[in-house]
Amino acid sequence: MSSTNDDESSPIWMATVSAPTNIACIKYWGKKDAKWNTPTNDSVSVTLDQKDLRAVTTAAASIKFEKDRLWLNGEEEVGASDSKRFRACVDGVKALAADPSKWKDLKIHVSSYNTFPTAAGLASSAAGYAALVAALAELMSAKETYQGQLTTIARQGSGSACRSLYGGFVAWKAGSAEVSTEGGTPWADSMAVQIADENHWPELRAVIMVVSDEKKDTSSTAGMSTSVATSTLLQHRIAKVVPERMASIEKAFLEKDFESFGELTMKDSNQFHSVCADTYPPIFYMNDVSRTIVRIVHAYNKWAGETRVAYTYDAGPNAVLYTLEKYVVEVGALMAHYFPSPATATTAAAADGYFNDSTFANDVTAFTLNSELLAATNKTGRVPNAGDVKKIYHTKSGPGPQVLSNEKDGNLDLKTGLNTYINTPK
Ligand SMILES: Nc1ncnc2c1ncn2[C@@H]1O[C@H](COP(=O)(O)OP(=O)(O)OP(=O)(O)O)[C@@H](O)[C@H]1O
Ligand SMILES: C[C@@](O)(CCOP(=O)(O)OP(=O)(O)O)CC(=O)O
Repeated sequence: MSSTNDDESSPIWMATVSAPTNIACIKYWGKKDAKWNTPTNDSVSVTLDQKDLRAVTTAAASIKFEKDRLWLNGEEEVGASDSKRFRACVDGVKALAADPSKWKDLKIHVSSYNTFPTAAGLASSAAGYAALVAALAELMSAKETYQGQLTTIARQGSGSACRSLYGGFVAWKAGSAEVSTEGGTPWADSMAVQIADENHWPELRAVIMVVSDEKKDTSSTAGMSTSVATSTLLQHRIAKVVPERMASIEKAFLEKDFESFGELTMKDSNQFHSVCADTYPPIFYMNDVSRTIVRIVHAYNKWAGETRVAYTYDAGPNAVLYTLEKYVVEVGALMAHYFPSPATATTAAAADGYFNDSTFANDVTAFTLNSELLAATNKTGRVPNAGDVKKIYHTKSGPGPQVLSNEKDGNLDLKTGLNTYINTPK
């Protein structure tokens, strides 16, 4: 790699990478070892396409930098470079650098932005820490001493980030404290493993209903800690429920069995939110709009006589609906009927930005919903109301991190290594 600033006495080395979000079907909720950020149970997720939802991170190193610095969405996060999460990622990747002595004393500048709301339950920390680790690994030509080692570093940034280092369907195996690296780091096998790549099930689709893009009030880290301390349901989930579900959902995904995949995904989301309610004091992430979407999904599947769509909710009110290509326009039209665009207050509008994807918006707008389906879903009591949902993303599964160009896509000045990204909210 050549330096970006033609200054032989103090070169700047730089790399830019994008990374995807992922949405779990079997949820990670609970830490076994907070120091190493390892989970109480295995989890598995779908990595989403990076077209609309991605973190873009530029990492640079130079002798001319006085300290480590981090900019997020254009603003400097003062002190963030001292945080345990950031340090674990930087120091972890430095230890795997092809030439560790070259990087040891160099300070790091990082600038990252997300193309979607940050800290709103849309897995920004997953994309963000995966992009950080992938950018640092690219910068320093880091080499894993065993497959999955970089994911053990990313999980120390944010647990779910380890799954964003691979595309497709990805499990995070809880691992064991007894398994160490040669350097003596425990939990060496608490890592992400790709179950199937993004081309395995090309018909799978995700529809994301953004109910709120506000920052949530109970962080995942804080919520998990209270759940581990107080929820007896969580202990049952860890011991009995998750092991069976992991085996069943991996089989369902590999066999492209949507009926089983969808049912397991919905049941696991429901159990995760039941654990939150069983936490003392209880934690509520879903709201009335989230619950209405659940009712409509079940009424639709019942009318269809099969599972055509499955919901899942992370630590926030936003719904992620998994479905298949052959039903996705019907699902979009049904959702746009009950949750019309705030701008039009009528039905799905192609042009007002309610949908991320204009082709999908046009297809949804042109679709005529079956009158019996409407009669069946009307029984939920839902009356169409504009504004309850802020935005609808139509997407699918996609690959892991991608290396980009510093010149075209980067967020740091090639000559100074200072942030160039200015936040322009969508
Ligand atoms: N692109 C990024 N680069 C580095 N850090 C990021 C990035 N995006 C988010 N983060 C970190 O992750 C934090 C948000 O994580 P949090 O878990 O609260 O929300 P979320 O990931 O959007 O939601 P959830 O994990 O529940 O889906 C931010 O405050 C920031 O510290
Ligand atoms: C509900 C979840 O989205 C929780 C994600 O938690 P985080 O990975 O954000 O937590 P930390 O490790 O504390 O950073 C479920 C999941 O993604 O599996």
